[in-house]
Amino acid sequence: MLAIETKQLSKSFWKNNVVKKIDLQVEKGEILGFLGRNGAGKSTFINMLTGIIRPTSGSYALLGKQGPNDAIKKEIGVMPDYSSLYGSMTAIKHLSYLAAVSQKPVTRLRCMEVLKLVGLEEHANKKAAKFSFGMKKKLAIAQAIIHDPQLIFLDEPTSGLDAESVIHIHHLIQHLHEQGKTIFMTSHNLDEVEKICNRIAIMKDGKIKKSGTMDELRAYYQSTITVTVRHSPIQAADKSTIEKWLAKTGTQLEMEASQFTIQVESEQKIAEITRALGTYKIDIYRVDVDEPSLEEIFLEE
Ligand SMILES: Nc1ncnc2c1ncn2[C@@H]1O[C@H](COP(=O)(O)OP(=O)(O)OP(=O)(O)O)[C@@H](O)[C@H]1O
Repeated sequence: MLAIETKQLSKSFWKNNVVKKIDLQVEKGEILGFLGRNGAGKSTFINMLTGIIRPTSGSYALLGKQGPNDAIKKEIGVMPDYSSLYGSMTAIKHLSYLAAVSQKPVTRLRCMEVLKLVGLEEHANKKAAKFSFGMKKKLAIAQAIIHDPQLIFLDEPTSGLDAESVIHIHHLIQHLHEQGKTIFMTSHNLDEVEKICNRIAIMKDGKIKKSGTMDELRAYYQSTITVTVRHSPIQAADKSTIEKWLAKTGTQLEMEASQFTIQVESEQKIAEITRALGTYKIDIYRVDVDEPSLEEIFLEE
């Protein structure tokens, strides 16, 4: 089942076409990383899905229901802008208030459970005005998940957090994923997206330039994998045959006495190489793989 499906979804502000006929599908249970440079149109796209602004044209469905639709609101969690928190309200009050607005009232126990999930359990009764930036951010994440929604939109969930909090939030996202929730998250941290997202969509100038898994993106951008293999000595009689075979299997081959480096186009080739060395009774001590990062792929766009 699709958690999100947009068809030709578009938004213009006056004559400025900010989101241009986007067709995007997100499967239920996926963590989608939504990337794009500043001004690419990400927030505008998300704001249409979360019902904050109306599309100029096109359509979208969330969890199988056409939007905008009040009935799906309770199944959707949106991380509010941290600046929209009420200074005089405690953390726990924020959560019970927001859950009531989402038409899914929650118990105090549930509020405490969620505050624990985001690492704020010790600050449940503290007013938001006394919160640091990172604490506000965590409270905003708590607000997105308090009513146990199926589809969760997280806008830059970890930006500005300290390293320990980032790890904590990554675990939380993984935990939500294991519960079968769909997560649509934006981030400017490409390492983070590469690490925790199942699929990635790259937006540029109001269009989705490419979407897919990391492997699909690598294949699309025809990026190669650099492999370094450390091995036992090669028999002098086999050396030339092996070298010729490797040169056909990949590119940029550099051979030394006990290791070689080669560029290959897929993981399958790595398996072929290790199998082939085995037939010559060569032991493999170590295989180091250097794949292009999402950052390198992103910068190609
Ligand atoms: N309400 C609005 N009225 C007019 N123009 C707008 C409005 N909202 C967004 N825009 C314009 O749409 C473009 C895309 O903005 P948007 O905030 O969607 O980008 P973004 O990808 O989320 O950027 P960032 O990563 O900086 O948050 C920008 O040029 C912005 O000025």
